[in-house]
Amino acid sequence: MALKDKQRIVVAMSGGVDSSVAAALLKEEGHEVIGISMQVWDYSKFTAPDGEKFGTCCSLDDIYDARRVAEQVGIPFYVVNFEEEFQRLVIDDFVDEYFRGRTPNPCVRCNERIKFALLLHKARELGADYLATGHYARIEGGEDGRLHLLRGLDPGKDQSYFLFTLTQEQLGRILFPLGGMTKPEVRQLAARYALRVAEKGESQEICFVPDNDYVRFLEEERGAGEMAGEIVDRAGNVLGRHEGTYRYTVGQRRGLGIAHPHPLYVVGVDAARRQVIVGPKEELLAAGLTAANVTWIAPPAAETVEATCKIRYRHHPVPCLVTVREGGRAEVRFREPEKSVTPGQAVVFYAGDEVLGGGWIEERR
Ligand SMILES: Nc1ncnc2c1ncn2[C@@H]1O[C@H](COP(=O)(O)OP(=O)(O)OP(=O)(O)O)[C@@H](O)[C@H]1O
Repeated sequence: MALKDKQRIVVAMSGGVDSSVAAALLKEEGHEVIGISMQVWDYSKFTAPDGEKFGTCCSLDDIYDARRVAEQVGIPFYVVNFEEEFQRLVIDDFVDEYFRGRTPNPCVRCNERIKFALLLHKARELGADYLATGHYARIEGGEDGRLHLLRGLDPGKDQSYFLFTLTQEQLGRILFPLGGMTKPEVRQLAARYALRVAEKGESQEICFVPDNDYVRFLEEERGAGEMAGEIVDRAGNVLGRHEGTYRYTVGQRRGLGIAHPHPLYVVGVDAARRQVIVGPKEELLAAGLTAANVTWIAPPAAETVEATCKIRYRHHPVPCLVTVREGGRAEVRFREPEKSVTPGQAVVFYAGDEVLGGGWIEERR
């Protein structure tokens, strides 16, 4: 990192290894570091399948860990309560999207609407020059005078996909101290600093669904039963019934409960008709997609540009042509047909290691 002078930096501390190491590194570099944890979700609302309350575990334990790490590192520590905002801006969107027949990405929403909006604002109120997080991504200044967002150096941990909504103004206020490191290096540093969280495991996929059972989460939020309906093929033949469209995601094979000579996959979800559409593997392939709410970190120089794109987080970027349309829309054409284009997921455009921009998948083409 190339910060010359001593800066005031707020570190977003989740209680995990990554943000703990980020805080320790910045402190060691001599900056004035302040730790903040966001309380975004109250697990005591959550009932486990056996009726047990999750109670004191998870989010409160994480905040406890963050506080103890802050003490260890020797920095002041605060907790901000964003529960109401997180419910409104992340969870309600997550639930709505599933009930619209789409598969949402709450981590992008949280970055866009909570971490790099409300928390960044809070950091500014505290007089901080920067907000640092433990994300694996890099920000670099270019010769064009703009800031560029690059993949994290560790290909297994790169989180740039979740950050495509960042603006120039936000990028100028953010630090990703771990962007140039690998996870094993970060773990070694945690051990060297003797951080109490050095051995802590990876965080779960969706922070507000502690047992990863998102179906049960949705049903607790909105109730079950209403979205039940038919399982059909593309020709409209009824092959079976399902208990709720939100239980299905494009590309899914399990849980269909249909006896059929060939494996069947979910190829579409029509929430208005309460139908889950299934077909053989070939029907998963799409030549392209349309995207809405597209934003650019590196604005394209022409109406159509070559890029690679990721259509979900765990996707290897594939070559494509992106055509910019009016109203923040874009059309994407893959060089080779691509499997499981899923409405509601983010499509993120890259040039090599650089994030050009991204948007939200509307439909396959
Ligand atoms: N509840 C929280 N309060 C403050 N900051 C948070 C919180 N949750 C996540 N962050 C910040 O966002 C970053 C990325 O979050 P993510 O949930 O992907 O965690 P992670 O990659 O497992 O990192 P960590 O090991 O720090 O938990 C974290 O490193 C941290 O800086």
